[in-house]
Amino acid sequence: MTRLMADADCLFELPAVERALDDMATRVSADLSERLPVFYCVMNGGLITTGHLLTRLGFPLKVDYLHATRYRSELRGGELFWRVSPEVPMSGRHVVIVDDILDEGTTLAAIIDYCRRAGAASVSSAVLVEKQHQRKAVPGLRADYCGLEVEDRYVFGFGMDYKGYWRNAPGIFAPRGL
Ligand SMILES: O=P(O)(O)OC[C@H]1O[C@H](OP(=O)(O)OP(=O)(O)O)[C@H](O)[C@@H]1O
Ligand SMILES: Nc1nc2[nH]cnc2c(=O)[nH]1
Repeated sequence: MTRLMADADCLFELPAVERALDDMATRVSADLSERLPVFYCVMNGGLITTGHLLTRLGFPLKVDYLHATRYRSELRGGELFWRVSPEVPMSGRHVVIVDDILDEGTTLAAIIDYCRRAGAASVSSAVLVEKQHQRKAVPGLRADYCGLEVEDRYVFGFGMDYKGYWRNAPGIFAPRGL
């Protein structure tokens, strides 16, 4: 794993990630600062993006988390498995789902569906990274607030893992050759 990191391609260094988060925060604030929104972090990957995004927001909000996973340390996604459902009620609230990456979008689409069924007044999504390809679960699916676009490679860092490791990597990386 040490070698993997040393050999990895850096797609975005930390300053670029910070700028993307600043920009996301500006857009989220413009839309939601008067709405007492509730932010739901999608664990595990969304942890770091949620922390960095929320500390840039200067208005009252609530935070909760949910845990839905379909990769589980694998490089290919499987069936979505809900490990933890959210606790803070969504009914009548302006909900923002925060995650690290929108790849095929199966995870985000299922979570948005869950929030709508739970009676959220509005549901929006914020992801640090969107992967560019034509395999979206729902054609044309995009996050409402996206920080960076990445090419169609398996990426890690800033919350995203490589086989369970390197969520702590300070930037966005791709293993060489993958
Ligand atoms: O757009 P998709 O193809 O559905 O993939 C995106 C999801 O995959 C990752 O989660 P993962 O299932 O790996 O769980 P984790 O957050 O615990 O790493 C990531 O954090 C997103 O939630
Ligand atoms: N770490 C990581 N998780 C993902 N989940 C969906 N796509 C990816 C990816 O490229 N990297």
